[in-house]
Amino acid sequence: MAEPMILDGNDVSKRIKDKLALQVAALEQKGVRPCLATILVGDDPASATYVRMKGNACKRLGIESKKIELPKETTTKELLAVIRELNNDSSVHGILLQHPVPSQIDERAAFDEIAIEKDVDGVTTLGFAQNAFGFAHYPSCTPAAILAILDHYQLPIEGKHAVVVGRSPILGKPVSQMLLNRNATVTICHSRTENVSDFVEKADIVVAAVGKPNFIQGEWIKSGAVVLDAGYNKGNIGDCEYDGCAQRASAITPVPGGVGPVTISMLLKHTVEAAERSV
Ligand SMILES: Nc1nc(=O)c2c([nH]1)NC[C@@H]1CN(c3ccc(C(=O)N[C@@H](CCC(=O)O)C(=O)O)cc3)C=[N+]21
Repeated sequence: MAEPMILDGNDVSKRIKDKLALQVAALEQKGVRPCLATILVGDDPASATYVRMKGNACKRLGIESKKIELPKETTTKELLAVIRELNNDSSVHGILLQHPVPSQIDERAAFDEIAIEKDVDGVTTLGFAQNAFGFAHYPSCTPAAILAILDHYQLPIEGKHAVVVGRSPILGKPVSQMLLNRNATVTICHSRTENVSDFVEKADIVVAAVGKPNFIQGEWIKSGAVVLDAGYNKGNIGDCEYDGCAQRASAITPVPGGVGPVTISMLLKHTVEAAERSV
């Protein structure tokens, strides 16, 4: 097999941000500065790093970032109160609650407290349902990034067999729905699936959203398949065994430099769009 096309997330991300800079400038003319509130509960260092990256990306584009850090003992009730306050703050256009939250918190209740017009991360039940129907303003960011990469490289989706490995509420499930809405035939594999490789072997498009380093083996990949690795394991290791998968794939996202940077750009894009809708 020839060398695969490397799907360059840094490049896709840069193009998205270049467009956004113009939108931010236009908003400034109207006296509006987009603002994203990020909420980090607890002191998980990896989560803190991601939230910091999101804040920095905002600043570079002229988007305000309002950082809220809460102690790891925070109760659901306290977190809901913080979210409600942000919902009522007209200077805030988007709210991101970093997942995962400590186990004593009802994460679903917290996500669902976010006002739909500020749910730029696509985590609410309503946002999820809108995404399933195909008319969400703000689909969740990693799924949106995966679709943006496929579209940027004009990789066909319609009629293709997409196998999504993982079914989490902000990644595997919503990306499955988005691929289905684009007329892919979608198979979802998960932790209880017997013989995951039997399914991956049939895939034209593989989306890895498992959270296990190097889980998807090169031998599982059908020759010419497109591989999107949304894994973000410790040490910047993806869910796909890269070298093996790259030998068979026609196109593949690296980790780092693939889905991750585009995820952040999607968050910025949704925040700018939320600010635009607020005027
Ligand atoms: N409510 C919520 N929404 C999220 O979107 C969300 C979340 N919670 N929790 C955690 C995951 C993870 N995530 C990443 C975003 C960017 C990179 C990223 O840009 N990674 C760089 C490398 C990062 C580095 O250099 O350390 C890359 O892949 O090139 C990775 C992971 C968003 N998440």
